[in-house]
Amino acid sequence: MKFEVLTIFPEIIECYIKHGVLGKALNKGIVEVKVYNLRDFTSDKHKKVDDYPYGGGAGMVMQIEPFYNAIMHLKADEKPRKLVLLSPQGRKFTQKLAQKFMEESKAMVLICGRYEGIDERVKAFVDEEVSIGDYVLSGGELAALVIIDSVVRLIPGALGDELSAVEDSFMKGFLDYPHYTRPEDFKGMKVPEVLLSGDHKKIALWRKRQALKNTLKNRPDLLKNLSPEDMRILKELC
Ligand SMILES: N#Cc1c(-c2ccc3ccn(Cc4ccccn4)c3c2)n[nH]c1N
Repeated sequence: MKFEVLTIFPEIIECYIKHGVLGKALNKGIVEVKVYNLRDFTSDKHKKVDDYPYGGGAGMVMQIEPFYNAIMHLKADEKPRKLVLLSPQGRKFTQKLAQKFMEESKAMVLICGRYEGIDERVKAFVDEEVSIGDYVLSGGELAALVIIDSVVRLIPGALGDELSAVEDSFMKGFLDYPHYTRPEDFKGMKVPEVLLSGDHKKIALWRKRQALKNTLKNRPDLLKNLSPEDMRILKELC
């Protein structure tokens, strides 16, 4: 899968993608990430990318021309790609949308603005407008990295098998269970006995109860379409 990122801060993307799961996926050739500096698609000597908003108001707005020139440059190879604009006004990004992107797109262009946003006319050239959450960031780059990271984790072969279950439980509609590792006793804080028991059935049930308990406490909105068994466990918790 190929990601092309348009930004005025390429170093934000370039620094992050070298590490962790993404770094490994890049080295395996499962993923390719190309970053384009929007300033390279300007036509003035100062490489200007923003201007004052029509109608007045605080802050600056990013001009359409660099985005247009960059998008036309990418489209010149006539290969299919999904163009995604990161924006506070976008549709909510979820694990389900990450799965959809992974399944449907061989290449994605992630368009990152800054300042108070970008000229509305850029949206005529994109396929999706996406937001990663109900809070205001300073630009689209962190959101682009969230999307790249979550989509790459879903690509077969990108993760070791032991990690893929994490996304699976989330997809089933509840949060993850608690994790513990050595030492067994840290300043009197002990690992739950059941995890030391070796009884895999008991451990699985404990983990499911804990996952449902955490979900009930922090994200009750996720508790939909539970299996009858999960519903039974949940009722015990209430
Ligand atoms: N995805 C996502 C985002 C963003 C986001 C994305 C792109 C830009 C380009 C500029 N800004 C700053 C800004 C500040 C104030 C009002 C408008 N825009 C962005 C913010 N904020 N929160 C999210 N979940």
